[in-house]
Amino acid sequence: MVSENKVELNKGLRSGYYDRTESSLIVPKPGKLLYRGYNIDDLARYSTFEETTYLLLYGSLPTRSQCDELTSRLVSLRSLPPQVLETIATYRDSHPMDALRAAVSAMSISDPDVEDNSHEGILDKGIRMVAATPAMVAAHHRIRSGLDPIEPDESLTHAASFLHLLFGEHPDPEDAKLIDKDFLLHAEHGSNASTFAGRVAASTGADFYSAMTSAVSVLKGPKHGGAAEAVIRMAHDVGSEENAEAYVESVIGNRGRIPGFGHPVYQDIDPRSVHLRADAKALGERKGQPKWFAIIEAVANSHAMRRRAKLGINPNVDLWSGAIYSLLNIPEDLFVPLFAIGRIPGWTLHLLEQYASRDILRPRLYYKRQEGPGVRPDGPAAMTPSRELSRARARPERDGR
Ligand SMILES: CC(=O)SCCNC(=O)CCNC(=O)[C@H](O)C(C)(C)COP(=O)(O)OP(=O)(O)OC[C@H]1O[C@@H](n2cnc3c(N)ncnc32)[C@H](O)[C@@H]1OP(=O)(O)O
Ligand SMILES: O=C([O-])CC(=O)C(=O)O
Repeated sequence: MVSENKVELNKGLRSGYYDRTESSLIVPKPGKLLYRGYNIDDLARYSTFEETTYLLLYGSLPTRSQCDELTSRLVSLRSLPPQVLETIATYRDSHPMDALRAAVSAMSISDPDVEDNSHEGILDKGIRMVAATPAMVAAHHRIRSGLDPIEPDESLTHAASFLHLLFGEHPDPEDAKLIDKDFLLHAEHGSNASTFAGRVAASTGADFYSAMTSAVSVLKGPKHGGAAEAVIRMAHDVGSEENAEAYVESVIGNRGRIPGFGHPVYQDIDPRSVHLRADAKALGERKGQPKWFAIIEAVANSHAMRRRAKLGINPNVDLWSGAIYSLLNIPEDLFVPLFAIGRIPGWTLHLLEQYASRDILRPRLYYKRQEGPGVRPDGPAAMTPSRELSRARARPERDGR
């Protein structure tokens, strides 16, 4: 809490809890993450994206037949409705995240029950969205590259299908496994900025597509989902391990931020980054391209970042995912959309919780300006309310409640 004129400000809404959740537990230090009671380390090692989606949506890990059933539903919903494909084509020259935002919104056109915010209704819509987003991202990339979107192959897993839809070839199973784990590690993370945005929309009773579109929009920012893209751009700028120290010093000297470090909740290493670091290292070696790993590792080992690590500024989930995507030849501007594909189950779970709540999310802002003379009943005669109001209308609004 920050005190301003004796008013306690909860700056950035960072302290306290606004509700209860059964989604995930995030322990700031030592960094630990549980999805619905399951440690992310176990899920990363032994689970799959499909299984983890079931866990997030239904609250327990599935039996074999439950997982098969969800998987077949996801497979059957992979093809995009024509209106969504048309929307994507109109966004051909836009950032893939803009196209994804529009495509997510356009999914409402083919839903006869847009306003159905019941538990079952949101589950159905969420599953539909999980299934469709990889095809949206892949279709936009193919259209902007002058290629036709391709039909999904029903035999492939969610992650393998994404790579197939993107590149038009069946992926190396090892590559597909890495993307599967990457999606799983991005699937859920409490009330982060994009999830909160989705929850705010849901709290007003707006429909699922409006809430999902809000979440996707907010993920785009470089302080949130956009960091993986920024990391790889930084790696290009650094160029070689030897330059890392000077590069970090110059950014920090200008009070800049090194992307992929720091987190609104963790005061320790983000547990997801441990898995992604190991994957980025192994993948670089397997592909004969250890360069990205070496550069990013040199940034993390620079004096300035080691000093920050002592203050709780550590690698986050975005530090290594960009290196993995680059090594898999995924274009940089698809990094945030990949994060979004992974996060759909988590967003859906939070929307389920929010629609079940009666509370509208409506935090207040402290109004900083003094009361104007025109609105004081005892104000000078010259400052009648109507005069003051017409002056105020001529001024742009600055603060609000
Ligand atoms: C999936 C996700 O959304 S994870 C986050 C992804 N985002 C990034 O990786 C972008 C880079 N990181 C950041 O911008 C920030 O660390 C955030 C936004 C993630 C978290 O911010 P906060 O917890 O509010 O930290 P805050 O901004 O208060 O920083 C406190 C101090 O830590 C230091 N610091 C925090 N992050 C960094 C960083 N990435 N690089 C260098 N120094 C940093 C700064 O010295 C800062 O002090 P200053 O404001 O006087 O310069
Ligand atoms: O939790 C946050 O603030 C950021 C986020 O989405 C994540 O780390 O996955």
